Amino acid sequence: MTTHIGAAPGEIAETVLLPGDPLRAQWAAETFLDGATCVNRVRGMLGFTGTWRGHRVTIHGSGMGMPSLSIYVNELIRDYGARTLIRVGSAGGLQPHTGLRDVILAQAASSVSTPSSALLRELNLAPVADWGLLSAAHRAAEGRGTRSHVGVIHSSDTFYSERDDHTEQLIRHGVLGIEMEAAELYLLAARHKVRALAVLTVSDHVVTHEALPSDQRERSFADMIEIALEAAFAAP
Ligand SMILES: O=P(O)(O)O[C@H]1O[C@H](CO)[C@@H](O)[C@H]1O
Ligand SMILES: O=c1cc[nH]c(=O)[nH]1
Repeated sequence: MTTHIGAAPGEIAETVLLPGDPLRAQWAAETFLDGATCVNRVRGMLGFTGTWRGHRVTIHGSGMGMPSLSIYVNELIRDYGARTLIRVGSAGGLQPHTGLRDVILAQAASSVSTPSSALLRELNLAPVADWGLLSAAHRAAEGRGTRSHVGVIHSSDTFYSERDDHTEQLIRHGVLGIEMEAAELYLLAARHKVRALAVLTVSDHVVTHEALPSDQRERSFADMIEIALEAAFAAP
């Protein structure tokens, strides 16, 4: 048991999928895992452990934003021994070709700052995905015929940004989408020498303002979950 996770020792798997939304964690566990049991309810941040094709998996909410994700990922790695962490989140599309429901495999994640910025100070480390997970996720997406894009995303501290100049530069530099957690996940994974990836589904488009409703963001991103599971257990 940690400050924010009520699971007993051994109740968290080495492979953890991390949706921001705890109710997406519940839906994904009930839909894709066999024998899923709830292992955390502290603060309503639900976590479930079960098996997928015989492999133990935990699906645990991370909350919204990098400070929240940082709490859960630190405890999952340091106290529960998580070794493969895959964010499964929604993202705003930025490019004309990143349409609603497309999957983005985040090769790297830019940011203005993350919780690690206080530690890194003037160092501007590039937060990058684990190559094995990224390439396996790409193969899985291709195999399923999912419209997917591999490239850079942006992890923001704000959902309601008023910095249109930032958005313009992100689009100009080919950034595929915007979300709020991956950059810190990648930095924590590098620091603790574990594997991380963010698999995202485009839930809205920053330029066209098309958007999926919240119930679909919670319960309908099946491709993203299955791509993450296939990548986690793909042969190296
Ligand atoms: O759908 P999730 O995984 O929560 O991800 C995105 O959605 C939230 C904002 O609505 C932020 O957490 C953002 O990163
Ligand atoms: O952070 C996010 C997530 C989804 N859509 C956005 O526009 N931003």
